[in-house]
Amino acid sequence: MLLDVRNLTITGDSDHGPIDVIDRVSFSVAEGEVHSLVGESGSGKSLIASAIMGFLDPRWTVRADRLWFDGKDLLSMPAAERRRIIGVDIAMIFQDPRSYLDPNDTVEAQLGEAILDSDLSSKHWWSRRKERHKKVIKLLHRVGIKEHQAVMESFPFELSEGAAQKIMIASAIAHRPRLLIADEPTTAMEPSTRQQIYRLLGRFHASHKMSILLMSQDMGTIMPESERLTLLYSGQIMESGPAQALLKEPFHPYTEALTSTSLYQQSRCEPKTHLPTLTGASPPMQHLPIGCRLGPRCPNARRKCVTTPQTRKLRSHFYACHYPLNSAAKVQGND
Ligand SMILES: Nc1ncnc2c1ncn2[C@@H]1O[C@H](COP(=O)(O)OP(=O)(O)OP(=O)(O)O)[C@@H](O)[C@H]1O
Repeated sequence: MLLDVRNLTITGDSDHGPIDVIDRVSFSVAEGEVHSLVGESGSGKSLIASAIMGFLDPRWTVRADRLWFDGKDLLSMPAAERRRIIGVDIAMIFQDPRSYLDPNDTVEAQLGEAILDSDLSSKHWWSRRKERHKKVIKLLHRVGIKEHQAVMESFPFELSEGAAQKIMIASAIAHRPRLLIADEPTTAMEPSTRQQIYRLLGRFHASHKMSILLMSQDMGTIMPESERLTLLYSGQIMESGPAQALLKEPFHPYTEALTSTSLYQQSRCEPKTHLPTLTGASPPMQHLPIGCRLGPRCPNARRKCVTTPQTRKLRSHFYACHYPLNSAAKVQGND
């Protein structure tokens, strides 16, 4: 496994004492795989991404049985080695690219910085400068920007949101990372821009075998290349498995609700079909329910749901529910 996360727990402070906002989350990303982590706003996707990247500020406590990248433990390795892995092998793109690009530097300066010295073959500084300039142009072409001159001279605030996201992707792929973490990279984008960005990521995934961990708020905005899906609710994993199987036959009521309400599914339904939706909103960190955190919103919840369900495995499909939907899972779930 390229990324192996086992029982990741992220604890924050509240007026009522410490709270495990992320509660024993496990998932993995294989080499060359696209894995989508789907959960409503506030489910903890950004906290998980930041914990992997080592970006969380010290008021959060991160514990895990495993937080491994390529067999190496990110939590216990020396800071310098972690920085090297984050700088070279793992890259991240964010929801609002303009706020992560440096407002005071041109695109050329920022992309030039993203190119590693070790990727330049020229010896002298003047020829290295030329080589870097050529590499920036090549990077822009690779992310589909043909008008390279105008864009290179631009500052981030002069770019459209789609163009800014392409620059962020160009910067992330400059040193060919093995894993790209994409935290809701197309939220708030027009559907046509979203498709362009996903096509771009899909191309890099296919041509460089780059693994992608994509964070998304709903099933309607996951990459079509997603091989595995993990459903996260209020810091707990509800279900995880091969995308096709999980979409066809979800075991968890949360997956069913998110799947049915996605635009993709709706477009395939007969008019006036009943869609299972979840009423209410996910709870704030200070008011997390005990047991299965979905309980208060779950259409299938019963008394037993105040205890946390064990994670069960059926083939390569994992789910945490006392009352799963699928008949094979039901047999297993009867504890
Ligand atoms: N800086 C912070 N201070 C206090 N609480 C925070 C902070 N960042 C996150 N949280 C809390 O942690 C929980 C998870 O938040 P997180 O931002 O990781 O969710 P998310 O799934 O990424 O949401 P979104 O899709 O809206 O970005 C939420 O309850 C949120 O209120």
